[in-house]
Amino acid sequence: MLELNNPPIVINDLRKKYKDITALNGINLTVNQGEIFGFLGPNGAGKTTTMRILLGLLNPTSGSSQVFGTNSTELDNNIRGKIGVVFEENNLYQHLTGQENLEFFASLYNVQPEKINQLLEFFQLVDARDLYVKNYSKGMKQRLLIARAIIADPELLILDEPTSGLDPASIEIIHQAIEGFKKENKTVFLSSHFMEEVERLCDRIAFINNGEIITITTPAWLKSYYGNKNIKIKIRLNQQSVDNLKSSLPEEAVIEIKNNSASISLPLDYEMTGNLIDSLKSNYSILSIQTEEASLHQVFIELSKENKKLKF
Ligand SMILES: Nc1ncnc2c1ncn2[C@@H]1O[C@H](COP(=O)(O)OP(=O)(O)OP(=O)(O)O)[C@@H](O)[C@H]1O
Repeated sequence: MLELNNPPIVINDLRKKYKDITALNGINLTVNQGEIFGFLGPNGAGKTTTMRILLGLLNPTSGSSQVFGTNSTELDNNIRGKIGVVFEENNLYQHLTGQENLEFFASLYNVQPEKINQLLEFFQLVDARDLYVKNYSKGMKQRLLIARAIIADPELLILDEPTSGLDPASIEIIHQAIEGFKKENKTVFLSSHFMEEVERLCDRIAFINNGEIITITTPAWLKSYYGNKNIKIKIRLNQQSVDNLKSSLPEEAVIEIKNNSASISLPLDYEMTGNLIDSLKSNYSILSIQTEEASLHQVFIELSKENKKLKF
């Protein structure tokens, strides 16, 4: 029976082996009602495997997962109806229009026709409602997929990289949809490769690597720990000054030379940055000084290198 008082997702010591590949090596996590939980990690870390097991599409080798208190291997239609899912592969009906795709899904769940209009409007698909989906752009298809995932008013959304490879306008609409969903105290479990997305949307995040959770934390922690990693100083350069410049820089500096300029990147906590800027100022003209953030990819690498487990 559907019991919404139970946490939307509980995962206990979940393990999955594909022959000799260990995809999941004992993961544990709980996702609470009303939170947007980000599931992050490099390619092949085990994210999709976890999501498939959660939905009962794949059996674990050992351990368990529950959705609203029911084991994933025993999900009935009642619970499935409370979960909206968008996976990477697009399973829309290509030879139906956008509206017909939504109508078909709506008919399975007794959804009022008015809801279809609202969704087409929200996802900016009104003008494309009568076009065959095969003629939609990637962004339009993804917006339609998210509309379809929330049409039956689910309590939990599971999204596998919902904005990967999309145009900025589609990304913005999808982010607004996810935020609106959370405002209704509903729950989202999403995987993502984008730092900005994670920062904007997620309350908590788990990092998974090689089938193990390295840390469960908040985007704010991530930002303070890994954000603003480097200071980048751009100077004007002439051919004669290249060698002089290289010999005057500390070994921590990474230098990139392009045409008549050089960009020098240093770790933000490098103690001598002030002295270096003064010395550069007296020999070159400084074009800009900026801080740059670590990419999520850099964060993956650094977190994966850290052998200790940082649990919160
Ligand atoms: N059907 C399968 N048969 C064999 N190995 C598989 C299968 N599915 C996944 N794997 C392997 O299991 C590991 C975890 O894969 P998974 O797809 O869960 O990772 P992921 O984190 O979702 O990666 P991505 O970000 O690329 O989607 C990888 O080593 C992958 O090659």
